[in-house]
Amino acid sequence: NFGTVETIPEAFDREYLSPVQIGTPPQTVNLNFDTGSADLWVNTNETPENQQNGQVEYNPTLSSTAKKMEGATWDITYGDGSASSGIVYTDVVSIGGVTVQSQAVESAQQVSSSFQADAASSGLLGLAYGTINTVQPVQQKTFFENAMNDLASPLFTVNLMKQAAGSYDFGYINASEYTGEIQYTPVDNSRGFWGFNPSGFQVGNSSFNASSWYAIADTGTSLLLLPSGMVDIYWSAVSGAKFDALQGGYTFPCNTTLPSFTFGVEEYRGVIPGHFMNYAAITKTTCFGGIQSSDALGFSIFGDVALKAQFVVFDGGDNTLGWANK
Ligand SMILES: N[C@H]1[C@H](O)[C@@H](Sc2ccccc2)[C@@H]2OC[C@H]1O2
Repeated sequence: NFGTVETIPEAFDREYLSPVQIGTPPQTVNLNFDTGSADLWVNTNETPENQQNGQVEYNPTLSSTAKKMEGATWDITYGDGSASSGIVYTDVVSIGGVTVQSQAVESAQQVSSSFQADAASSGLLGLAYGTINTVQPVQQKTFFENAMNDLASPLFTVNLMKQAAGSYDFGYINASEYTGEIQYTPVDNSRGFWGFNPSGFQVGNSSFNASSWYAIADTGTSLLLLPSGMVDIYWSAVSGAKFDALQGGYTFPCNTTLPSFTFGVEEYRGVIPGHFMNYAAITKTTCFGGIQSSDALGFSIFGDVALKAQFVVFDGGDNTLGWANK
């Protein structure tokens, strides 16, 4: 069993949305696949109207296979401070032809302002480890964990693109989606994330700085968040770049040519083209950088700025991450 689903970037590649079928007959909602969390939650008929902005809803009362999980609740707060909570159903969930007969589908009875404003997204589909799922009293598994044993291979792959359609593939590796060899490295899942140890970094064509630290691969984070020492070195190579406390990070003159950023995974070198580090224009002339400090978080995050330059294998069989250029 295997399948593939498209994933479409929103403005600035700030998030990527993929169609998911829930219930019988199937109701399609576009969800933000998030390797940094483990709850599948969705706007429903139970989400207050004043907390919505036209989002497509899943309505369990219209699904013959929906079952309320009596007494179950969920409540999640994300790294950026956004939050949501509610009650839980089980229903049939299909992604790209891969079907889980009884998946915990968390109905949002409360969503915070950034979710309320995000009209295109009906919720999140967690792809981190179920050890950080927030359902109580009985913690629930993710779609991938429920599907894994029936997949041809116990893995999914992520192929995000800059301002173009990419894909999530479940159960197989599509050799046409990457170049060269895939470099596998062990995952540290002790915090429920797809954690790994990059081996260093390089700015443009300068020398490689060997260094080992902890980072997570998080499709739900827009930027590449790294220790400030590395971030300072990158932006010191960009004329006119400065840390702007008001904007909350490094900005630079939009007409500046940006150097590439290369990260190491063991001997592998992942290359992020310079223009990927231009996240968004703040004014006509000032742009906001795609590489910013992770110091306030306490750990590094390889978010979409990095992931959209790579083909990444999330292997739940041997708990490894595979990296390749494309
Ligand atoms: N794993 C990430 C998660 O997907 C988002 S939740 C989110 C909030 C608003 C809009 C879209 C998504 C949040 O930022 C980083 C971390 O927490």
